[in-house]
Amino acid sequence: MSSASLLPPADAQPPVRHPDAPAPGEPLGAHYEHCFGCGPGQPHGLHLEARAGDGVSLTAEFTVQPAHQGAPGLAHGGVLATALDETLGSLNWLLRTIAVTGRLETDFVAPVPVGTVLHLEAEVTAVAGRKIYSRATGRIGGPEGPVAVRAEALFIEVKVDHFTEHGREQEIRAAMSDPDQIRRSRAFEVNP
Ligand SMILES: CCCCC/C=C\C/C=C\C/C=C\C/C=C\CCCC(=O)SCCNC(=O)CCNC(=O)[C@H](O)C(C)(C)COP(=O)(O)OP(=O)(O)OC[C@H]1O[C@@H](n2cnc3c(N)ncnc32)[C@H](O)[C@@H]1OP(=O)(O)O
Repeated sequence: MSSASLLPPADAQPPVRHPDAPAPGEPLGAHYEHCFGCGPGQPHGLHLEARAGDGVSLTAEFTVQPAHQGAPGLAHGGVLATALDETLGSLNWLLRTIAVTGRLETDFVAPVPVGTVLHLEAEVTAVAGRKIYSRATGRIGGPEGPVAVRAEALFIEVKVDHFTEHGREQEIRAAMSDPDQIRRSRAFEVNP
């Protein structure tokens, strides 16, 4: 049961896939080297890998590592919420919109053991002005396996200034000179 602020208003529109969005099946890659969700430069990060789907949808995979435990042998709930947040946030690349998580509601349906591959799927359901409504599901035992986690979210579109004003100078500078052109464009040119 989601809260009222996650229900799109009556004037919400269906999401529009950007014409330059990666083709279905194409990996999205990391948007930032040091992102805890997807960055290759975070030894204990999730290293989540997302692929574009049809429309404004995607799939992603995350393997639960020993560093991600809460209870012995089980994934920490906050880490699972991070996987959902990262998956949902990646949808914005298909819209070519810069947005941040405003609200994330998570249902933890079944425990997720260390070593498990979490198979995620997510879609944007509606857009209303700066507000982007989305939902995601994480399954275990295979892409068609039982649901372990579910989330609904509201992302809010922001200008790139959100990051340059609030982020730390040294990381911003490093990200701006990232030799990976796709990462640079995902961080800085998504909404030119
Ligand atoms: C230089 C380096 C750049 C690096 C850039 C990197 C990446 C960018 C590109 C691509 C990203 C790709 C993949 C990303 C994948 C995963 C990342 C995970 C995402 C995150 O992990 S991101 C971190 C956590 N996130 C935050 O750090 C947000 C902190 N927060 C704020 O910065 C403000 O809070 C903000 C901006 C959200 C809103 O502030 P604001 O002043 O702009 O707008 P305002 O408050 O007016 O809200 C406008 C309308 O949204 C409604 N609304 C707002 N908040 C709501 C809530 N919580 N619940 C229900 N409704 C809400 C209002 O009710 C109003 O609705 P209405 O228009 O109907 O009145």
